[in-house]
Amino acid sequence: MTAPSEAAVRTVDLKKTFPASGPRPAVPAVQGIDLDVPRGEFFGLLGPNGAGKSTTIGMLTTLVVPTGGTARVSGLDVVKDAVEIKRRIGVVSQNNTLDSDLTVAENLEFRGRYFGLGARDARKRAAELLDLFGLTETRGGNPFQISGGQAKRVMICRALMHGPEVLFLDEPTAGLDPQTRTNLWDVLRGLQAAGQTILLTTHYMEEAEALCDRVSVVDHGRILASGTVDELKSTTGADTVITVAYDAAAPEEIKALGDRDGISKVEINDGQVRVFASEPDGLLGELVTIGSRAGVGVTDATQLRPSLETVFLTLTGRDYRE
Ligand SMILES: Nc1ncnc2c1ncn2[C@@H]1O[C@H](COP(=O)(O)OP(=O)(O)OP(=O)(O)O)[C@@H](O)[C@H]1O
Repeated sequence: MTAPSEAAVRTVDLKKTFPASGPRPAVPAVQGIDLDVPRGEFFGLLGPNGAGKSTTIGMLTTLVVPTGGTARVSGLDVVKDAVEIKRRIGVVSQNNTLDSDLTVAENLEFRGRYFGLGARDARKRAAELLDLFGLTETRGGNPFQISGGQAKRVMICRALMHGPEVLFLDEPTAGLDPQTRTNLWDVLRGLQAAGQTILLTTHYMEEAEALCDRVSVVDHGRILASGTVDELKSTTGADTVITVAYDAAAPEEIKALGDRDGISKVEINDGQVRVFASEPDGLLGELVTIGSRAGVGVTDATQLRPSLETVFLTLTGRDYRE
C-alpha cells in the first residue's frame, strides 16, 4: 500500500509533445506541468477545449507516454510502473467505452474478474455499486440503451470495481443536461466523502467551483494558477470585469478611468473596452454615457462578478468562452 505521506498524484515539469505527422507540425500539448494532489482531495484541472487536460490525464493514467518531466501516481512512476499503476487507479473517459456485447452488470463483473475478484465477489461488488448509484434497474440492460447520465454512472461503477486509490474522470459531465449533471455531482461528492481521491478535468467553471477542493487553471499546456477557488478569486480575479463593445473606436475619455480609485485596469482594444474594478457600481452606465456623448453606441455589454471566469480573464486577457 501507499505510505500515508505519499501524494496521490505528483508531477514535475511534465511534458508531452505529439510528433509532427505529414504536413501537421508537432503539437506541444503539455508544456511543463507541476501538480501535487494529496490523498483524499478532489482536484480539478480546469481549462478550455484543447488546453491539454486530456493529454495530462492520459499521461497520469499511463495511456500517453510523456516526452519530458516526471509523474508519480500513488508513489509509482507512470512510465516505469505503468502496470502496477493500472491496478491502483480507476479511469472514466469522455466517451462511452462500455462493452455493448455485455449487460450493464456484466460490464462491471467482467472488470472485477479482470482485476482478480472471484465470480461471486465480482457479482456481489457489482450489485452493491449498482445499488449505491441507483442503477439496479438497469443491471440487465444494454449499456447503450440507457441514458447518457446512467451510462456515465455505470462507467464510474466499473472504474470503482477494484477499489482504486485514485479515480480519474475526464470531463465527466460533458454533454449531459443540467439536471443529470447536478445528480452526478452529488454522486461524486458522496464518493469523496467516503474517502475517494478524485482528479477530474473539466471545461465547466461551475463544475470546478461546485466540486473541487483545489483547482489548477490550464491553458495552452501550462498551469496559469493553482489553489482553492476562493484563493484564486481573491488573488487573481478579485475584480468585477465589465466588457463593453462600441460600434466604433472607443472614446478617448475612457483611458482616464484607469486612474480612478476602485479601478485597477482598463484595456482598450479598438471598439472593445474592458474595465477591472473593485468598485463597479454605476460603471456600466457611465461607459454607456461616455459613448453616447462621443456619438458611439454600445452593441454589447457584460458584467462579470469575481468568479473563475474573471480569474481566467485576468490571467490570459481572453474571455473564457472566446
Ligand atoms: N494524438 C494526438 N496527436 C496530435 N495532437 C494531439 C493528440 N491528442 C491531442 N492533441 C492536441 O493536443 C492539444 C491538447 O489536447 P487535449 O485533448 O489534451 O486538450 P483538452 O484540454 O483535453 O481539450 P478537450 O476537452 O477538447 O479534449 C490539442 O491541440 C490537440 O489537438
